[in-house]
Amino acid sequence: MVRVKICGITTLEEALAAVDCGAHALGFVFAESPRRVDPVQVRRIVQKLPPFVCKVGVFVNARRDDVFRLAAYCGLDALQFHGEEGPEYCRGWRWPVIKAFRVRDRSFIEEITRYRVSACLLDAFVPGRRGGTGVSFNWQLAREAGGLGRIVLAGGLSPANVEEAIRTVHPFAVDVSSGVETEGKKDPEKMRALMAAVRRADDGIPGL
Ligand SMILES: O=C(O)c1ccccc1N[C@@H]1O[C@H](COP(=O)(O)O)[C@@H](O)[C@H]1O
Repeated sequence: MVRVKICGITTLEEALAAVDCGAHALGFVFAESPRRVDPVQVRRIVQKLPPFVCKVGVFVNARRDDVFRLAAYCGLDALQFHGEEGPEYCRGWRWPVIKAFRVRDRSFIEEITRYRVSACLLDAFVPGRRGGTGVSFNWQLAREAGGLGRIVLAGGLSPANVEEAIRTVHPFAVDVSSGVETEGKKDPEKMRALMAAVRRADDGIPGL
């Protein structure tokens, strides 16, 4: 099954609702964002989660020692680097690393080959924004990255478009933030609809 990460979790209520909907991973943003969450809050949430849920920290150009300290303190399982972190920065971590690339054209494909990471996340390029934009990009470009390792598809995904996105790109995982929110908060109905759409795409069942 295509794995699903719900990103931008800020409360225990949102976290448990995402887990109840079947999300495989939860994302906590430690960078400039309306979804930025305090490390103490993340630690409290993580300590109350059931087993078998991957906790991902999202960072943008952070100091390595800060990332290490926060990941250990919060009890994270994986690191997502969503800035201009280079191949060297992404090496030598004790956690799996997801490196995000903001896709404008095919040049990201050569860039991906320079990294040795657990997965490459493909997000839309929006000038002046790092992520969480709710904007999608040309999934045909993402499809061309098939065979270059695990691809996490992100950027403007929602219950309405995720089936087509999965059938086009065949990603290892999808990562959704804006598309399952209502007025800036995670919406359980939208998360349930997203998971149902992902299952339909996985089962090859045409949109109902
Ligand atoms: O969610 C954020 O606010 C955010 C801020 C800074 C860097 C990354 C962020 N989230 C990541 O952005 C993408 C796509 O989000 P969306 O679904 O288009 O809203 C996703 O990978 C999030 O992990």
